[in-house]
Amino acid sequence: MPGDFSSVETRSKIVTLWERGLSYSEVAREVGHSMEIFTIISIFLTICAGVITYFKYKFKYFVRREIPFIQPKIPFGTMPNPLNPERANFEILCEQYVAFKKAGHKLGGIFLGTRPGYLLVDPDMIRNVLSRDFVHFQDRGTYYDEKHDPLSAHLFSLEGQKWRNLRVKLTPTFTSGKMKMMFQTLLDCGDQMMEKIAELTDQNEAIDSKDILARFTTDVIGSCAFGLECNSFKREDSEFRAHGKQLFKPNLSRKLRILMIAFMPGLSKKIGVPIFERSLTDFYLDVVKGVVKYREDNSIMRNDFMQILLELRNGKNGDDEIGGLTIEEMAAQAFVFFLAGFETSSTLMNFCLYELTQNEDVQEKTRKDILDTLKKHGGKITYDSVMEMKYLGQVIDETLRKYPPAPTLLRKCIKDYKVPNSNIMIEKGTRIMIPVYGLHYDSEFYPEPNKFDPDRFSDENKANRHPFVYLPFGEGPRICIGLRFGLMQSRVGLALILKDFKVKLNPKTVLPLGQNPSAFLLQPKNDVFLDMDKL
Ligand code: HEM
Repeated sequence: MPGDFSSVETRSKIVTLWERGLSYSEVAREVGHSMEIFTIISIFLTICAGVITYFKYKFKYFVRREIPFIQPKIPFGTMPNPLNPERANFEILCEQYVAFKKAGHKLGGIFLGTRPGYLLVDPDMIRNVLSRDFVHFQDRGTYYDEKHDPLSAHLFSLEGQKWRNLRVKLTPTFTSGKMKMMFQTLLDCGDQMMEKIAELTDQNEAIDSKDILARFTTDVIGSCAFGLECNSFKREDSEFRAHGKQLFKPNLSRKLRILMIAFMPGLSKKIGVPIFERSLTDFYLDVVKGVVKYREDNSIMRNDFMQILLELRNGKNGDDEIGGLTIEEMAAQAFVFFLAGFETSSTLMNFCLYELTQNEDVQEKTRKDILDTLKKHGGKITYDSVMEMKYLGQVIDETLRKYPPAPTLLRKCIKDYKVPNSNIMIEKGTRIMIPVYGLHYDSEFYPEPNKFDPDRFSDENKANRHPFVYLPFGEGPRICIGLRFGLMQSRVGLALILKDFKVKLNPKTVLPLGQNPSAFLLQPKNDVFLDMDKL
């Protein structure tokens, strides 16, 4: 304690100070000061010891249950440092998948910070979690906060009955009939992309592949989900493109918020920590409010997602356990369609074009498939013609194998679950991770996994593989709701480019492409630049 004169050290220090001629108050201040520092250091060391003991206790979770696990480290467990990751999380999970598999385990323990989780290895076990025993694993466990951050309460994050009700209501949005209705919008956006490509090739400029493709998907989803013409090609400073880019470029403050959410989800919800910056969410909320008002005031109907959301808002679609959607709930769904829809599909097309530059024979075969199919349809790109392009479909499937935009699937156990044929009990609240990337690169299922080989997806080869070792869209009742739409827009984008242009890699591209370790989705570290030669 400051001012405690009973210890020998303090008394001898006082004597020394006196001898140096310091006054009473100066001596007292000196002694008090050093004691304060001592006290602070003691408290600090006690807290550190407490924290270390807490981590050590938590990290014994799997030891207590005699379940194999990856050795965790303080403070992030078996995950990389989210503020400055050297490697992407999915790459680490892939290594852990290999390690568990080699040791003959069907699943193994990992730690998300101090929280224990299971990494699934066995495809049958994956099928159980995603599909057969789904009632135990219905939620993803991703953070959302309806009260303070209404846009976070979307289909991807919602849980329990709320998710079920909304999923049932939104499913009819993505039928092939609805896709066909939106097809013309897609073609219009495609025409603008082709005009831009023609302009750049006329000027002999290298094409920033991801940028062009992301403008195309921004226009498509912006138009279908928000009912707006985003004009990403005509206006370099398109607000939709700029905000879309920002969504996928986390700054330090977002990373810190995500860290806080990961470690203290309860407190974060209580004090209202948002994932995305308020300015970003306000932008999308305002857009939806504006569009709804405009359509209602002018009695406008369009063939798009927004129209379906409007019908849900007015309670037209159903028996209504959740009632009609509020404007915030509508905005959250439009937002997630945009968030989940534009980056995934443009990333897929970007990787696909890159692979086609590296495999010219595959590029030629894909073009032949496109041109032959178009010939049968009077040269027209229609819903039916693009869906008929079989080899193009295989090329897309193989791209999604090598580069699954969402390389890890997440589930949360919501009801204690006994793993069949074992004495492992997965407790309610435990997180489950499915290493999609690890499965897609497992040579047992995909020999020579680094080779780009669309023949892996011939009908025969597909039928001979376990259905749960290919999961680019997830599986089970929580499978990607936009699967058809994502595939449709990717087929259109690729068919438009490949029917008219031969694509080659521009030397500006830095190889190997690498992986961006801090990206939310699987993304290359380096940009892909293309030369396109008119055919
Ligand atoms: C190539 C394109 C796409 C890929 C690779 C992709 C991938 C995925 C994956 C892996 C999931 C998680 C599935 C699971 O946990 O089992 C998912 C969920 C979801 N996706 Fe997609 N997606 C794509 C396009 C789209 C599009 C275009 C939309 C909307 C227009 C969309 C909307 C959603 C939504 C709302 C969910 C959450 C579904 C739920 O929890 O009920 N996705 N997507």
